[in-house]
Amino acid sequence: MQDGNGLDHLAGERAMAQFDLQAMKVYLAGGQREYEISTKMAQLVANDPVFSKEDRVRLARKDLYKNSLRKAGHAWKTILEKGLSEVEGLKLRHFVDEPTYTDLHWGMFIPAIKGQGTEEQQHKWLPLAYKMAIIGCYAQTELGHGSNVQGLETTATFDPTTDEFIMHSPTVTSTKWWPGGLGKASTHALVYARLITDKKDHGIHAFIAPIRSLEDHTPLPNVTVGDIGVKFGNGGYNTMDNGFLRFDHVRIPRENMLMRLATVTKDGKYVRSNKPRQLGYGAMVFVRQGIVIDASIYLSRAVTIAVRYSAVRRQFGNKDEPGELQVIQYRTQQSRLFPLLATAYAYRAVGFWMKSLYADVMKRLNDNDFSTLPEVHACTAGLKSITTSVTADGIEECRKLCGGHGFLCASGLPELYAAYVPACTYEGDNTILLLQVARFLLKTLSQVSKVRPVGTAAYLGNIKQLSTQNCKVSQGHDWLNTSVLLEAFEARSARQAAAVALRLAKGSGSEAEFQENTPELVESARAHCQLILVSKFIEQLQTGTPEGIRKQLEVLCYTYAFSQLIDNAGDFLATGYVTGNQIALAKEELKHMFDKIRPNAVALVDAFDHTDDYLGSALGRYDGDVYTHLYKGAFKESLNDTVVVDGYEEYLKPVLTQNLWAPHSKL
Ligand SMILES: CCCCCCCCCCCCCCCCCCCCCCC/C=C/C(=O)SCCNC(=O)CCNC(=O)[C@H](O)C(C)(C)COP(=O)(O)OP(=O)(O)OC[C@H]1O[C@@H](n2cnc3c(N)ncnc32)[C@H](O)[C@@H]1OP(=O)(O)O
Ligand SMILES: Cc1cc2nc3c(=O)[nH]c(=O)nc-3n(C[C@H](O)[C@H](O)[C@H](O)COP(=O)(O)OP(=O)(O)OC[C@H]3O[C@@H](n4cnc5c(N)ncnc54)[C@H](O)[C@@H]3O)c2cc1C
Repeated sequence: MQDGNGLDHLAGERAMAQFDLQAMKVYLAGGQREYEISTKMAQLVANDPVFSKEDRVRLARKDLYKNSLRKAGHAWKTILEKGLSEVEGLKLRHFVDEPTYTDLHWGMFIPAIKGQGTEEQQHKWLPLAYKMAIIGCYAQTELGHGSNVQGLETTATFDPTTDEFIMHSPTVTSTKWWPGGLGKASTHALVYARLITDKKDHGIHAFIAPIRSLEDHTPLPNVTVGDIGVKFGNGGYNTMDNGFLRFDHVRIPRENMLMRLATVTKDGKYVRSNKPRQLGYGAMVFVRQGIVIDASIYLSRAVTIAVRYSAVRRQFGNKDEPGELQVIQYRTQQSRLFPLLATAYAYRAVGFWMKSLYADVMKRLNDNDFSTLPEVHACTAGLKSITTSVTADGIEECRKLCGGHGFLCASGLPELYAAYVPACTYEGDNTILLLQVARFLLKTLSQVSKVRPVGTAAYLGNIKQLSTQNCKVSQGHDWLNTSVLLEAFEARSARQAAAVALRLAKGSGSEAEFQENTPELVESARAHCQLILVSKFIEQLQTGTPEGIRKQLEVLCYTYAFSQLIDNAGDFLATGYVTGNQIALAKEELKHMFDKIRPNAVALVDAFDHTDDYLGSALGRYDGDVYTHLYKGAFKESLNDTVVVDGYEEYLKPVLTQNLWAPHSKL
């Protein structure tokens, strides 16, 4: 079958690129070794029929879940048989591309034991977990409480007569609800429960509770457990068995309480360690930092599909050029698409930085240095919030950028959205997390005269200067200076934070007043996070990016910063730091950036190096052969299994032949 468009267009697009594609691929992968591992694992998954994604959106839940179990089992077998390293295993999981119970086992159960278990406990549990002789989940959230961890109701009451804890779910709302892997796969749950000794409530602590038999996988006595039901979208997050769990006075040994932060002795004495209790939230910090780089990956997938398709798709034309125009030529398409492309690059850069931030805090914690924990918490919480919200909206925007065909599951975009959108809620609702950032900013500002802020909050040390000096841009190219841009983001953030802090300081300090100001607090937290994103992208650029890609990264960095400036123009203007004219100049500069991106757009998404198998999209195919594959794809639709549809005899034929309605009709 002939396709008049696709093949030629993408070849022509690629010929226009003005940068070293290979160097960009290596940069985005995080280095040569990572690039090679990534390529190897992508091929391994694409060539193994067990990992096929075909039909995922058409499978009924039971089949979808069973298939996901099959893939996870096969992945684990492959890892063992091929002796894959941890990095290779992680990459393999990445390309298999389905949320499943192993994510929670490796991503939360194990990190929580590492962070909160004593050495003895780690020796007991980790070897079992590493060889997957037990499967664990992270059972924190309950029906009644998710965000408010201190409000959890499950109890763990110590019984000194038997040296056991009695795990109990006293109310309906205390039912554990949501934990991934809990529903059907896990044998053990890391349960967050209220510790009670001698009738005293010591608040929330973590316990390892066996929930299913290691013999036959049946629930243990007095444990009620199952899957919570079908979730949003076809495929998507439905490969995961998010579960419910109730305990009816279930006894577990005292040693099953993770005791690095607090201990219960045999005679029932509660002893707190001198470590901050926030370390109990360590697994969440670990996952939140990883979510930022994941955001880049998800967004880059959607953007790859939308950019390639926009280069293939033609609509209308103009009298100056023969034929119809590629939709990527339209300024409106560019102004919606290119900032998202730049955002995916920005999040990659910031994700790399977050990795090092996390490694640094872990090193410090091992040396009992807790000084950077509040800042790291604010960074991970805030950036998790911003990047997931923008990415979820960005995927949806890419779907719209693909017009009608974006709405078909064959585009890959509906499933991508369904799989991604819960990231705005899990690991902390995005608004709740921004409020955490706001509290951090308020605290930092309240101490600014005594304690010099450090790290990402260091700019607040210059609050006086940032509050008084205004933007000096007088011509468009004045904006092409990273210091000028940075100062604009710093001034806007500092002023927004100071304004709300001042309002609160003038008040009575009541909770009601705090609540009244939460919209502004959230806005100031967002401003602070946008500053971090812009500044870390700039920082990455300035620290040794290879020559062959620096120029393109600069263009993307300016595109990202200008689009943030323009999207948030209201805030920038309200602080008084910039004028309307300066915003207008930035808008013009942004258009110049679009012109620079345009010839490189397809190559810039090629650099993400997503295989066709991984993208799973007829619109985003590497060869651009969109229409042939959309057409072929329709024949895989189960409704087309027969030429005459099942149901014709019972329901269609009577309508067509009985003509019951016509005699009385006035039509
Ligand atoms: C198919 C393939 C198969 C392959 C098979 C083989 C596999 C091999 C390898 C595979 C590997 C896979 C690995 C995958 C990797 C990872 C994947 C992860 C997957 C992610 C899935 C996600 C699932 C979702 C999980 C969850 O959602 S878990 C539940 C999360 N819940 C929340 O986030 C709750 C949000 N609420 C809170 O965080 C808190 O309650 C609160 C912060 C809002 C309030 O807390 P609290 O009331 O206690 O506190 P205060 O407000 O009083 O604050 C007290 C002070 O503490 C500070 N604080 C708060 N939080 C933290 C923190 N986290 N760290 C540090 N400090 C913190 C506050 O700032 C306060 O400080 P102050 O006193 O100075 O003001
Ligand atoms: C797909 C998925 C997987 C999950 N996996 C796990 C898991 O493995 N383990 C686990 O323990 N949990 C898991 N969760 C649960 C998840 O962590 C919680 O849903 C999340 O933390 C949000 O809590 P919530 O549901 O209680 O929301 P709520 O807090 O009830 O939020 C509802 C609304 O109220 C607002 N709100 C609440 N409190 C405030 C406030 N103080 N100020 C202003 N606004 C407020 C929120 O912003 C939101 O708009 C998962 C959830 C999902 C969707």
